[in-house]
Amino acid sequence: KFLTSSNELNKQYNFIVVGGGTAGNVLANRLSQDEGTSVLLVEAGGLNDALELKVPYLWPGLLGSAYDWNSTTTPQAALDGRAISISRGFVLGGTSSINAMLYTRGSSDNYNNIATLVGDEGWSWNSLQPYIHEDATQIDTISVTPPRYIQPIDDRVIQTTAVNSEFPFNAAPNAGNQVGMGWSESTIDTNGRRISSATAYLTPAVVNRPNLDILLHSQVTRLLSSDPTNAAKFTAVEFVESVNRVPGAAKSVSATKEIILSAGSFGTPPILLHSGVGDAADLTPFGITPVHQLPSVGKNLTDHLLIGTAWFANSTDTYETVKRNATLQAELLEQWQQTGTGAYINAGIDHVGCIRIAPNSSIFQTVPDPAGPNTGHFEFYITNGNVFGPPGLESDNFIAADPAVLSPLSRGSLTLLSANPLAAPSIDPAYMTHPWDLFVIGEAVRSAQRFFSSAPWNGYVLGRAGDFAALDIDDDDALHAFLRANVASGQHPVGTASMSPRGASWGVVDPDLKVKGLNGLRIVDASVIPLIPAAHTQAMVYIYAERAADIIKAEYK
Ligand SMILES: Cc1cc2nc3c(=O)[nH]c(=O)nc-3n(C[C@H](O)[C@H](O)[C@H](O)COP(=O)(O)OP(=O)(O)OC[C@H]3O[C@@H](n4cnc5c(N)ncnc54)[C@H](O)[C@@H]3O)c2cc1C
Repeated sequence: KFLTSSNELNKQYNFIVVGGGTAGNVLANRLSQDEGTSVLLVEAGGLNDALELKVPYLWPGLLGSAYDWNSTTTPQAALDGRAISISRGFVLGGTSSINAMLYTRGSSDNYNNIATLVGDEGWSWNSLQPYIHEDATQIDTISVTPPRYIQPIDDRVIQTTAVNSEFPFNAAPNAGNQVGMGWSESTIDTNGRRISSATAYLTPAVVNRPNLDILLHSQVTRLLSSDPTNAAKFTAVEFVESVNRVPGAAKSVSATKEIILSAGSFGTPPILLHSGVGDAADLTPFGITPVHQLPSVGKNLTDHLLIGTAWFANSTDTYETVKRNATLQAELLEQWQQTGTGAYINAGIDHVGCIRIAPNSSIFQTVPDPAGPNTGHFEFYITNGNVFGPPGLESDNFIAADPAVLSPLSRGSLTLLSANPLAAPSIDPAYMTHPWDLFVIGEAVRSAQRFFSSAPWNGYVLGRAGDFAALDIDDDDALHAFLRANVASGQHPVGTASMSPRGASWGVVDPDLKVKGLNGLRIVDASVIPLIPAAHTQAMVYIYAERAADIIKAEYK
């Protein structure tokens, strides 16, 4: 049940899951399937019941809203000193409640490389197949559908795959080999509603389980030990409950079996650091007593890089026309509500291309290929309008591609800025500090231009828009300067509590996702992913969380 306040908490639970996000809700569901197991789910944000969290088309408006933690990076040296905004969900369902809903699993290489790296075959592509739960007819799984509102540009995209061999059609990009251009799949159900981990895994029947309590508006601040001889034997979580957004006094609640951190790549490391788990040198400046030396906490932060690029379109049937017309918006919303059809069932991205740079590219003289053969080096997806691209392009109609680096090599870190656990951490993704990333995103922009220069776009694509129009994209220096001035976050941070082999001197969790050297504390969220997949990250998070639930259940059988 949903608790109306922390006063209704039991004194203790078998499991406490911290963070009701993408991974956390999977665990809350799976662990409470056993009636004899009590589970508490603690989420900092509130309920996911607002209309804009349900209508796929409205998702861009969620960025920067009250459902977003609204994080910002440190000034990025390789991006002309710009600080970059990064969103993450501050609401039940976490980032799965505000994301773009694309469901891209990544390549088999991605999973197999991680399994090899951490020395556990259980994380390989083949072993994980039973954990891909995405069937609209089953209860407690995510619905994944292909585009069901076909956009006017879709035909031309498919025609391009037929005439330009750089973009071969891939009929099944989620089946292990992602290279090529294919139809996207999204976490949208057959009624045109967003599917999040909250809608899929916290159905009314699950919420009504007597052994599951859900506490909202409560931010976990640190982990507590009840053992006077061992400060790192964590048995309780401290949290601050907010009423009308005003934080109250710190309270605590105990776990008899495990605490599971699922607060996300930017939420999990701060809880560890404020609890004294991390590099002692990072903690003592803030007066935090180190209790468990684990230098990798917050390190290895990896994110995709993305650049919004737009072209003028010879059409009035684009996103801009809807954006400018309140009457049309009201009609589309009405249609969505009454019939579950129309433009509002679409999140905007019907095609994703995962492309490899040319095998004879100069970068390979100095950088070995970081991706396996089934894996794209870069991606671009096509949008019927300038949805995420350059600002200030309101009065015309556009088509856009958002080139992104899929296999980045830059690594950053997350550190504390304050002894106050409610304060935001310092986030430094170190974007484009590795030369590979700059090279690849440059090639991605050129590739997108070649895509729209293909015959099917004759007469439709009228030329590049905004600052992009004047750019000589064949001039490396000019292109790279444009990229430094304009790239943004791909919104896929991973790796800040990385999984590593048992006994390794680096990493934060073992392959069973237990925090190294500790009992009773596990991490299950995007932070444990040690190598970023060449994909939008929610699918991997769901798959990892399903296997994690089985690992935990097996241990307590
Ligand atoms: C704008 C945007 C668009 C995206 N689009 C896509 C897409 O189209 N497809 C895709 O696959 N991926 C997409 N992603 C990425 C994907 O959604 C995330 O990688 C994934 O959802 C992360 O899951 P998680 O469980 O690690 O974290 P989250 O889902 O973020 O869950 C963490 C939860 O913990 C809560 N929390 C944090 N700190 C605390 C605390 N101290 N106490 C209590 N609760 C806490 C948060 O409020 C949140 O609910 C997108 C991301 C963004 C930001």
